Amino acid sequence: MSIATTMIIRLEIRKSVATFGDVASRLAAVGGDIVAIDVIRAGKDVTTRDITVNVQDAANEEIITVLTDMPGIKVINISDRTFLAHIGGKIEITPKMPIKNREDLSLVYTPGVARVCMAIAEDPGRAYSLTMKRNTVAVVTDGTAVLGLGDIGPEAAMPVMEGKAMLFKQLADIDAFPLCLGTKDPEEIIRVVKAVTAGLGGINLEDISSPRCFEIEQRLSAELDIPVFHDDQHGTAVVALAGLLNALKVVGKRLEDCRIVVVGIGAAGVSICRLLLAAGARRVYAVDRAGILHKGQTYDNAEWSWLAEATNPEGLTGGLTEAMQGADVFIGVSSGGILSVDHLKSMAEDNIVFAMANPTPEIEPELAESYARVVATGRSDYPNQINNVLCFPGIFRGALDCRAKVVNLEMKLAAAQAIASVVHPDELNEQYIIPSIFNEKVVEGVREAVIRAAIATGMARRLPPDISE
Ligand SMILES: NC(=O)c1ccc[n+]([C@@H]2O[C@H](COP(=O)([O-])OP(=O)(O)OC[C@H]3O[C@@H](n4cnc5c(N)ncnc54)[C@H](O)[C@@H]3O)[C@@H](O)[C@H]2O)c1
Ligand SMILES: O=C(O)C[C@H](O)C(=O)O
Ligand SMILES: [Mg+2]
Repeated sequence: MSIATTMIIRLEIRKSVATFGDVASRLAAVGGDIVAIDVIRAGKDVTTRDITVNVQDAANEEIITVLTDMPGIKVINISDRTFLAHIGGKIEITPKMPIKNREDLSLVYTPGVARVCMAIAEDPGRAYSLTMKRNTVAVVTDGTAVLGLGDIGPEAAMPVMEGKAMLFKQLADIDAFPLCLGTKDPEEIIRVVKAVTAGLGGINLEDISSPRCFEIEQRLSAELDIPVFHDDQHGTAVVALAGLLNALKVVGKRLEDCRIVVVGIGAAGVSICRLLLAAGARRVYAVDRAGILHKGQTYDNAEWSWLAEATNPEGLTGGLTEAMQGADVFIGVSSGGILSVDHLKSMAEDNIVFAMANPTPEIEPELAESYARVVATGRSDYPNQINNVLCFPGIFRGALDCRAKVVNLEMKLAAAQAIASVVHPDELNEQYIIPSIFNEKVVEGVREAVIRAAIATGMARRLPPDISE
């Protein structure tokens, strides 16, 4: 499946040679759908028009070729809305107040600032009240597992990290900025991140490939006194669990009875399996390229060795096809298009399919719909968006507000319950198992649940004024 996009194309049409109708039919033949037309200039023989065309990404090239090859048509300019939205980046840093005169200058800068610096030097804890630390998170990546695009490097990872920063701000009023590191060496990543935390209240690790991501997160979490959270692991697991709890209510099954196949045992898959087990699932099957993880096999990945013991109670062997036989739930965090209709046909009645690979899901939802009772993807353009954006803003809002040292299992389970409970039982149905990211109750609910769990587990260092013990 490709991504729908909108192109704005400026054309000169020589009326004696071509008509607008010719343009429209040529575009339609290659999958371009004209949704708006603006006349820029109308001459006797030549008219200039801006046409807005909805197109599948894969057809971009074809659209341009078809037009440039047409006699009587001159393509003046092509802009694509998605690219236009990225020019110069998507975020910026803005001061909270203007510096209008000398007095302002001496307050925020020399000499006034020096007294504030000394106050922090005497008590570094005051960085939380006198600097941006308490509300700032770094979105840290090395660009090695960007969405499902793979190791595309730190520069290419920037648009995703800027997008995460936008979401942090809009949804949870957290100031976040991208730190895209030019190293893949875990030791160096750990060293760099540790060295930049003076002004940070938390670290959101993003799109760092497995298995390196496990050690990086564990070490940073143990060695820093601010929360470190690998979004692809835990954000994804929390939202998948939330969606599953609700989907199970729709189909009338219990988590502990279900056969759950998780495919793609990387950052997201490992954490999903662990959280499912912690939530009470007993029949989890973890499948990667090497097949179903099972006891008796040695794996050089410590997480896989752990999972091989903790999952797959019958010691099932084989691959995806074997795992899918009779499965109640499929959760995919692997790569696009790996699941077939035959796989779905082999599942149990009232099956649930979460095809969460981005941007291309494991199976096209249109295809899955006829063979699954509940279908969800990670994308915004289909119903049931199971995406970690439902989790990370609220989890960090809660962790920052109660100054949590870590994000522990109890906080994650509480966050999943909170997300699930935003959908009222009366509203639950196959097409609505998970709230929209624009539902304001999500961040609010996750924040409060996370704070309460942090307090209950002794992880909170501050009681927010609106929360009573
Ligand atoms: N919807 C969401 O919120 C969300 C969140 C995180 C990740 N994801 C998606 O999940 C995917 C994995 O992300 P990650 O961060 O865990 O990456 P990762 O690189 O850590 O792990 C991917 C794993 O999938 C396995 N895999 C790939 N193709 C496979 C196949 N054909 N069969 C079996 N296993 C296969 C790989 O071997 C690897 O272990 C990506 O597409 C990503 O976009 C979605
Ligand atoms: O970025 C997303 O949309 C979700 C997730 O973090 C991913 O890597 O796919
Ligand atoms: Mg990610």
